Amino acid sequence: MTLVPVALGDRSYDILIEAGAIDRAAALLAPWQRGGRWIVVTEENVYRHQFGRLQAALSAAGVPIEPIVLPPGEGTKNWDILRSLTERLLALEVERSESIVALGGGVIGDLVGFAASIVKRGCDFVQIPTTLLSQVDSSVGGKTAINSAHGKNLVGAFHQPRFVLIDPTVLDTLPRREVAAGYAEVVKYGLLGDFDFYQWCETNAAALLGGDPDARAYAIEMSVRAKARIVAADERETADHRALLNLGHTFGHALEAETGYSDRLLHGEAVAAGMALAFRYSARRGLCEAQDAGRVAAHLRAAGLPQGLADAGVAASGAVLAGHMAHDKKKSGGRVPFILARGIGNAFVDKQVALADVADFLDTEPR
Ligand SMILES: NC(=O)c1ccc[n+]([C@@H]2O[C@H](COP(=O)([O-])OP(=O)(O)OC[C@H]3O[C@@H](n4cnc5c(N)ncnc54)[C@H](O)[C@@H]3O)[C@@H](O)[C@H]2O)c1
Ligand SMILES: O=C(O)C(=O)C[C@@H](O)[C@H](O)[C@H](O)COP(=O)(O)O
Ligand SMILES: [Zn+2]
Repeated sequence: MTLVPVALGDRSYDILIEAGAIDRAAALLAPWQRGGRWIVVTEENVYRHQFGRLQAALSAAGVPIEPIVLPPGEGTKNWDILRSLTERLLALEVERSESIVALGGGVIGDLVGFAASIVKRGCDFVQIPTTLLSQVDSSVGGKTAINSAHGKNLVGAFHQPRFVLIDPTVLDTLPRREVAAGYAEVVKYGLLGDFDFYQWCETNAAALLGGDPDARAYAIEMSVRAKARIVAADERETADHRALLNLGHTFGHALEAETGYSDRLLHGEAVAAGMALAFRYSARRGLCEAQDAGRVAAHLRAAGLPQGLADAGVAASGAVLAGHMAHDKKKSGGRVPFILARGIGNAFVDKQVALADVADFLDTEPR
């Protein structure tokens, strides 16, 4: 068992990583058991593949479960489902101290975390992430949100979970495409600040994508440790530090908007293309070597991930994509900061980027 602390004063919590942890959930979650029951929010695919394991573990301890099963997919992060979920939680007379369980990928974690942040002005919740992406990224750090007609994650709150239980064995039922999408956020940690880890990713990508337990456990632990460090240093993204976790996301969110938040392009896939674009744009600006940009693109392509607009299936013009970027929530003083790179493992926040220049650059990219 590995415990990674997220140091946030009175909002501190642990991330537990252990193969088979879900089967011991009754004991592991016991400190957060308050209401004499567990409200477990999940979605249909996770219900089919993994809910039974959690149910078996929790009911063996004699604590009843109140399941709430939502539709799967990015479209679930919307106002209508948020409203019905909050009404359902209120109908169940959820108490603030009664930790709601978010069992699922980033969609469930973001939605349930946001619902928990507003119901009764803030209820406790715990995360049991079931995708690689949610295990390495979204379950940690307390960013919660739904999407708006204006863009990705534009309505949300910072609301930290009380505990994160990561069981890598739940990934055994995850489709290969989803594993690759999660891998994009793993590579992100190397690209933004850890060249050695980036090299480890290049060497071990095939093993990790193939489900090798050792590679998987190492990637999860390294990712979670990196994220916990960054979040502890800059919880609310006010110090140009947490913003580094947005590497590839300003481009990526525009691609997601353009593809309608559909399974045409998964979040991790959009981030992969976005990171390759961020490196190519950095090279065009003379900030990093073109060779680095090429190396990143080749790595992502070999992992089965898109590395540009053509792979992402996006034909929109630079101006249209820049129009999406203008809604980025990091925008300040009319400028959208971009996470660019001086090299692999050396990302930084550039607040002087002109969107028109990004649009010009995107127009040079193959469609
Ligand atoms: N809050 C954050 O810090 C943060 C970080 C990264 C991403 N995100 C958000 O996370 C979301 C993407 O998360 P995701 O990639 O986990 O997507 P997801 O939650 O949609 O899950 C991906 C797919 O896998 C299925 N699934 C989940 N677990 C499974 C399992 N164990 N076995 C079989 N199928 C399973 C789901 O039904 C879905 O079809 C995006 O909305 C993104 O914006 C948030
Ligand atoms: O935790 C963070 O901070 C991140 O930026 C992680 C990202 O992978 C994630 O997609 C996040 O939701 C993007 O943040 P947003 O503030 O741009 O919505
Ligand atoms: Zn992301």
